[in-house]
Amino acid sequence: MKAVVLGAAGGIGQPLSLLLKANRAVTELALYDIVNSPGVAVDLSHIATPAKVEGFLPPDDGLKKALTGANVVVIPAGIPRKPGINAGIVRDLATGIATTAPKAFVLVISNPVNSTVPIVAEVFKKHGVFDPKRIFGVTTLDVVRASTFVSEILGDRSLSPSVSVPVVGGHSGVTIVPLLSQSSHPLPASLDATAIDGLINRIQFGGDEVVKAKDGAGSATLSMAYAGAEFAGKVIRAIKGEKGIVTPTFVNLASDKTGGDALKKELGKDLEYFSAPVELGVDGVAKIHGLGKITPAENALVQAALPELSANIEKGVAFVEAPKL
Ligand SMILES: NC(=O)C1=CN([C@@H]2O[C@H](COP(=O)(O)OP(=O)(O)OC[C@H]3O[C@@H](n4cnc5c(N)ncnc54)[C@H](O)[C@@H]3O)[C@@H](O)[C@H]2O)C=CC1
Ligand SMILES: O=C([O-])CC(=O)C(=O)O
Repeated sequence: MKAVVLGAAGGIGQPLSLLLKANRAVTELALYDIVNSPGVAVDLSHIATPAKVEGFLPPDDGLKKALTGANVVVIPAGIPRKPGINAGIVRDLATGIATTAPKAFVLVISNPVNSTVPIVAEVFKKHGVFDPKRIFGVTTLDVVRASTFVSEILGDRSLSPSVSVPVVGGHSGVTIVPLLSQSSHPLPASLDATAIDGLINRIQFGGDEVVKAKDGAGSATLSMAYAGAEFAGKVIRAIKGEKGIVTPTFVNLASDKTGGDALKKELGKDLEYFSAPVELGVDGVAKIHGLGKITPAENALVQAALPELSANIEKGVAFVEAPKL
């Protein structure tokens, strides 16, 4: 099981690489960045877990060497809150994956996820290797935040690992839609509408909370690394044959066989991508679940997300044709 991190020396990349090194199912870990990746790799290589770790830089075909034989490629490369720059970075890295490891599962962390996932897909289409079942936008941090914040409202943080709230839509502001009515742990009946709105807002704009607290020193890195490792861990378990793993992720709805068409009908819009609870399998997306039973207020949030989501997706698709984001 070879995992590759592209952008491995960054704020997310380093702790994410650490967590992947700690995952005993990983036997090879390749770290690629434009700076510092060999040092990060040697450091991690002293940890007594199975993965063989190697670091690569751009010279001497470093990207190609890192990607050769990859099963899972995680992309946290880029600059926080610089969508235009990230679009170009992700496009170039996707070109490397399409030519060297077209069958790998691609997990996109780089923002804006609502646009960078379509960018990867368009690059893969250009190279004739697009498979809608293998490209994933990582929205797990929204799910992790929802678990944490709900447990805080329930007054018991020890519940947080077992609190499960589906978060659907996309990964930015109003496109993030937590389905609190489906929380594994129901909210207290005494919670009024203002408090619920506050909770939804905190989940939607959790990224801003971190950016503000870091005061110029970037955005969420450690919580994102945790979330990225959680998601990658699930994908790895699915590749190894475990069944029944369902988790929200931003995916292409092209494939009718996986339930994409049914979800589009439910949304009432012919959207190309959406984050929904997805069952993972050996070939990637096994089934895209529908929204299930949602409240009228949640339906209003879903509908409010669609215009921005659709514009973000179109921007990503257009970027591959004419680079501008
Ligand atoms: N999906 C999500 O929930 C979240 C996504 N993000 C996004 O993740 C990305 C990374 O964030 P941070 O780690 O905080 O940034 P960072 O600036 O600390 O690290 C980014 C790394 O990418 C590397 N890099 C730049 N260009 C590259 C290229 N062409 N090839 C390979 N590596 C390259 C840099 O050298 C750096 O080491 C940003 O786009 C950020 O917005 C951040 C938090 C949550
Ligand atoms: O807000 C940001 O820039 C980073 C991010 O995606 C998040 O923390 O969810």
